[in-house]
Amino acid sequence: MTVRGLGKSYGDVTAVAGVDLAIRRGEVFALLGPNGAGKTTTVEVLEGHRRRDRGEVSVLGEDPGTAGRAWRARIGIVLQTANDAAELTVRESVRHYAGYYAHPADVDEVIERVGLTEKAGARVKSLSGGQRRRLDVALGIIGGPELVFLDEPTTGFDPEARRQFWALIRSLASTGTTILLTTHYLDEAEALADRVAVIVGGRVVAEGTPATLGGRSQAKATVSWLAEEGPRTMLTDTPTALIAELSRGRELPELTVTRPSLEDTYLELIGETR
Ligand SMILES: Nc1ncnc2c1ncn2[C@@H]1O[C@H](COP(=O)(O)OP(=O)(O)OP(=O)(O)O)[C@@H](O)[C@H]1O
Repeated sequence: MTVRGLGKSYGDVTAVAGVDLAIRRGEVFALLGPNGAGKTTTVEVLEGHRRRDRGEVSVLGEDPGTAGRAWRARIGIVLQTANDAAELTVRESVRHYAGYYAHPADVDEVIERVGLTEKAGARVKSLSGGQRRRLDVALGIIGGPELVFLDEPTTGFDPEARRQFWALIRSLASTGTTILLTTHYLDEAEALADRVAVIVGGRVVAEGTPATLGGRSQAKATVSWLAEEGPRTMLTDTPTALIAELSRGRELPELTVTRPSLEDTYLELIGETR
């Protein structure tokens, strides 16, 4: 998937102001950015749901603005479940969506894959929030897509449900499905994404692996410990040498060595560019 110089305005509001992206097949790619940064608009253009004003876009080899049904069947969009399906059971709901595709995956296999086998006969309205999002994924992948779009997939999840959902996304990725994810959770991007891009004010301000984004892997380490005179903190490029020198074989009480978290790096990036 390649995006070059993508631009989109709504009246006077410039939502996307020249976005470039290159996402490889089989990659899990996360779009990060503050509210109103232009993530949803970008994703909607890639999904073929919104017209762009300018730029070149190629998704699975086609322009989403003009691609037809065959192309649409190759992508999966995980939407929030529509409420009107609440009376259907999980299986009925997945079967209904399968009917939209010429070559859908097996309904029960997909239900198994998202971990809802025990709930297959339950009505959609009886599912918990986390289970509903699993159903949303089932509906998004029933067509056997090569590329899946996930918009803020774990908002409102409890920590355990998030971990379980991450495992589901990883298993999807392990089958070679390309995944484009938007999220506000930096730990989610770190856990799932091969690469991330940070969008601020409609532009990509940084791109890279979660480990190296914004020079993170080269950032100085913070060494903290409790000295006799009180808590001490030092920034250093060589924490091992510093600790060896400080401790001289003694224990340093409350010693910690930290590097900027992805969240620290992200907050710095969006702060700088505003
Ligand atoms: N349909 C629309 N009509 C008018 N303005 C819009 C429309 N959709 C988005 N915008 C504006 O475009 C800008 C980018 O919005 P967008 O939804 O793409 O951002 P986002 O990064 O997805 O934000 P969030 O994290 O809050 O979902 C915002 O200023 C928003 O108010």
